[in-house]
Amino acid sequence: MRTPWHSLAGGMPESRLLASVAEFTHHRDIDALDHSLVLSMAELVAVKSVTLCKRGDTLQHPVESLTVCLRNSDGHCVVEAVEPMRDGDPVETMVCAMETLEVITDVTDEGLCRLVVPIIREHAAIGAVMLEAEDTLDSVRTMVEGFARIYANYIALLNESERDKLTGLYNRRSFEQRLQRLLKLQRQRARAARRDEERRTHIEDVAQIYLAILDIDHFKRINDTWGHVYGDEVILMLAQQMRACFRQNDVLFRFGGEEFVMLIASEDEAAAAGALERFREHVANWAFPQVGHVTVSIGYALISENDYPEIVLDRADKALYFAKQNGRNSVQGFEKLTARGELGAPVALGSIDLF
Ligand SMILES: Nc1nc2c(ncn2[C@@H]2O[C@H](COP(=O)(O)OP(=O)(O)OP(=O)(O)O)[C@@H](O)[C@H]2O)c(=O)[nH]1
Repeated sequence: MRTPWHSLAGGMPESRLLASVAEFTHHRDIDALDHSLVLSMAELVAVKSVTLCKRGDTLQHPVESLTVCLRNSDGHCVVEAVEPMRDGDPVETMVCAMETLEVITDVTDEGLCRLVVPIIREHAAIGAVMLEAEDTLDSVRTMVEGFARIYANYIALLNESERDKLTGLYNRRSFEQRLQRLLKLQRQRARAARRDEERRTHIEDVAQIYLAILDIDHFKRINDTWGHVYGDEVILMLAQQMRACFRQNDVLFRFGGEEFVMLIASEDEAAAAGALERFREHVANWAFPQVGHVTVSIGYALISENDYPEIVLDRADKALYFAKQNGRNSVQGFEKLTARGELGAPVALGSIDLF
């Protein structure tokens, strides 16, 4: 174990600080980056703990995740991902720093000195980092603020590599990771709902996730008639409409060409189908510049945490294919089609190759 810098006399060697920055920005995966950030800071400063809080997406869920690095009595640092709790002083203080965009310094009920720095990106907080120590943390405030800025820039770069260049939606490469994050969030919310009877009634806490594939109808005709530039314009405007029509919690991807994938959290199938149907109708009524009216076909299927994503993609694709074969401009659900006997026998695992 390295001796924390904060306990050393005479200041921090620059080489050590640079080594820490190089270490945590070496990661290409956001969870590994979070882990490395709290560990690097705990190794640099004589703290009891370092906590990284990531902002949630709604008022009911102000915190998406908490990564904590605790120093044991033997001086070793241990990192763990903690379930984000709604209540509790440390979480409230971090939420306060995220809301006010101000650094907070105070003393906890246990007499520990606390420093909370918001992590800011484009004038909004994407998270906060909190240090707790026996001694004052005033001398490391500038360094922690610097770490928060580097972290924010680095997260922006990682996020950019997950985006489709034309539409700004997530790209196919990021699908698996985004899906796992959404399923993890669902699990946390379900656990929180079970713990708190009152929250159990909240729609988002008991949501299921549906995977939908959307494909523009007769897109080749659009390209052939108006040219690729107008084709691209239709793709771009459709993506903008998707952003405007679906909830902020829903995750939208452009998988390539004129194919989009959506992860929709809804309380039941009727609600998911309703949201998709409203979007289909919205597109059908929308006049695209020059090109005029365009329609879309959508296939969807339920996805739960034990499902293989490729299998569910294939189910949604089968429902989409059914829509294409039956007049286009419609929304079809795999489970409903299967129950009605409209599709063939279920696909065995390993018999398909989507990637
Ligand atoms: N403008 C533009 N066209 C694309 C892009 N990617 C794929 N395409 C075109 O999209 C068309 C897709 O055509 P098809 O797969 O035959 O499907 P479709 O004409 O939409 O017909 P259906 O899906 O059966 O309704 C092809 O002509 C591709 O060249 C892109 O990024 N931009």
